[in-house]
Amino acid sequence: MTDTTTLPGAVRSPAPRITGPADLRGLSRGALDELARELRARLVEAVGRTGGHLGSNLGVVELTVALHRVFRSPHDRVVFDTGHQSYVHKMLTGRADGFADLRREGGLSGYPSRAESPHDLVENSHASTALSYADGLARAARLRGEHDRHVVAVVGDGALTGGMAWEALNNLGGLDHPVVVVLNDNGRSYAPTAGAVGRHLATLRAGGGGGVFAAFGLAYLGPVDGHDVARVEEALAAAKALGRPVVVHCVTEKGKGHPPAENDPVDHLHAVSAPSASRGPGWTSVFGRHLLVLADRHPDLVCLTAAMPHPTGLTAFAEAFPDRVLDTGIAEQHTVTCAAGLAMGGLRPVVAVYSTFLTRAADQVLMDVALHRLPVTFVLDRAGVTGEDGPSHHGAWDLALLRGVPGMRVAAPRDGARLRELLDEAVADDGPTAVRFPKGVVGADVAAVDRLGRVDVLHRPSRRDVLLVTVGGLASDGVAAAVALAGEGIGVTVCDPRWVTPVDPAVVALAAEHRVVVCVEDGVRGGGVGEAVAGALREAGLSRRIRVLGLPGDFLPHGSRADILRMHDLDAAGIARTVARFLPGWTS
Ligand SMILES: Cc1ncc(C[n+]2csc(CCOP(=O)(O)OP(=O)(O)O)c2C)c(N)n1
Ligand SMILES: CC(=O)[C@@H](O)[C@H](O)COP(=O)(O)O
Ligand SMILES: [Mg+2]
Repeated sequence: MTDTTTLPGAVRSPAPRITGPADLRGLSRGALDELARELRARLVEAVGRTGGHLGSNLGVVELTVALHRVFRSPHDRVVFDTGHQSYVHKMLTGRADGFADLRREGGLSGYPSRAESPHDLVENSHASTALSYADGLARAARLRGEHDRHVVAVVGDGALTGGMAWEALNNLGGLDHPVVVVLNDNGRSYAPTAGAVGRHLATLRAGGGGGVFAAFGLAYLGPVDGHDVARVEEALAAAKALGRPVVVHCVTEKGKGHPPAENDPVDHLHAVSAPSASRGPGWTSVFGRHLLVLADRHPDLVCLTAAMPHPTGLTAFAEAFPDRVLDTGIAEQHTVTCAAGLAMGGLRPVVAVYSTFLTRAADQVLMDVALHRLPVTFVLDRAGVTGEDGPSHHGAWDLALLRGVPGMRVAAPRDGARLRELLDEAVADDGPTAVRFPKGVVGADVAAVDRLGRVDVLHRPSRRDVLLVTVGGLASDGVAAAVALAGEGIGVTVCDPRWVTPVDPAVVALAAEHRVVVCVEDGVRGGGVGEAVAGALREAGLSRRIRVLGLPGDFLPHGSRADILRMHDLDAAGIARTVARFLPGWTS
């Protein structure tokens, strides 16, 4: 074993070939320091090209090296909470070469992936789950007589603000199975970690003993300098020997070793975009700007976020109205029911959340907001295919989830003008509403040629062969498809319901004028808008063939949003192909 470190495919100084954790165990202190430098250089270089989670991974370099020197993955189970900080783990488990294609179609996932490695267990990128997995894994090892198998959960301070983490701690306390909780405490989610958890950890960092963890019956080791491999190794080895649940409190810095990240005031470069990412006004910025208009119009309007004020567009609102915004931590269930309380108290809450994270608060939406018919507006960013973040980040289920919520009205704006218009209508509504829009740049406004009730007609040829119902931002592709089909003699009327569920009677009236109906939505086909339209036609006694174009009821891998939409015929060409094939007796 040479006494220097080379990651496979390295373009920098030589280093040992790290093909797996075993290669770490013979390294000297000097070689470990060089390896840490090499890992950081690779993170900055690779993530700078592909985009991804930079700050979080820079903060766990030494912690991950130490972890893989003390524990024997994959025999010992290592779970990363949220998983966005698993790049170093991937580099140390033989995948350093793959970072050229990180988060690209067919390339490395930005989260653990069971298909990539036996070292990877949890693929879900939703926070605060690791301790629950660890509880289950430890009990399974015990029941299976696997007494030499250790379970390690790497949990961020932000993830510890999620309710699930405390449900798990309630079960881990008093357990006599070997569970090592590596608390990666960098004091931040995106922003500094909100609430009592953040404050409590600050006292522990100052040397305040085991605190709540000890009170719950877990052993506590720390605080430990999370950037000192030797110190972390020492603590992990002691924790491993304890044989019962123990928290190793590692104090780290998000973005460590890369000044642009260390000094970034917003979120220490938590996630960075690829240089190739499209530029231009995004949906989020249109929302964030219009929120200021709404704030003046509705003095009772307040905003809530689950630890994501900046990514969800609340920054300007929070600066202008600091006492009208609440960052609950990564606690969507609490966020939603707190919003219900705010509404019961006479205010008008706007809950700004990524579509994919709303599923965590499904019961709260249904039984705390809708049951009481409260005026809460859910603004669902990253709805539909998100792209590079992969299967647990696509906002594919919000339309299907909300369609079944009694009294919930769901809007899907097709462009910036409609986003502003629909936000106005949603916030003015005295019942629960949701406004959903995708990730990325918002396209040019798509003008209507007519409006029937609340439904916009975007294209209306003389022939009435097909009614094409487009949901949200897919409208422009729908119009492009209709124009292309006109050239083949097919008359396609395009309508944008704006309020997509419940189904507007004007959609049924339009369907009655056409031979067939096609519905296009950036969400799962089953149970979404298309199904709602089919049900509305049936209830109206209108027998029309209907084809629903949407996402398959499956977990979609990572890739670019445009590529994934194209793959599922949700671009103009795919829509045109689908419509032409669906028209009875038509052979193009
Ligand atoms: C349920 C849920 N809500 C929100 C997010 C978005 N999110 C991803 S990472 C993150 C911050 C995590 O902070 P922490 O656990 O401290 O990890 P760090 O990035 O600091 O290492 C958030 C809010 C998520 N992944 N899951
Ligand atoms: C891990 C996590 O959930 C977030 O960091 C998410 O990856 C950010 O997504 P955007 O980059 O679309 O804001
Ligand atoms: Mg953190």
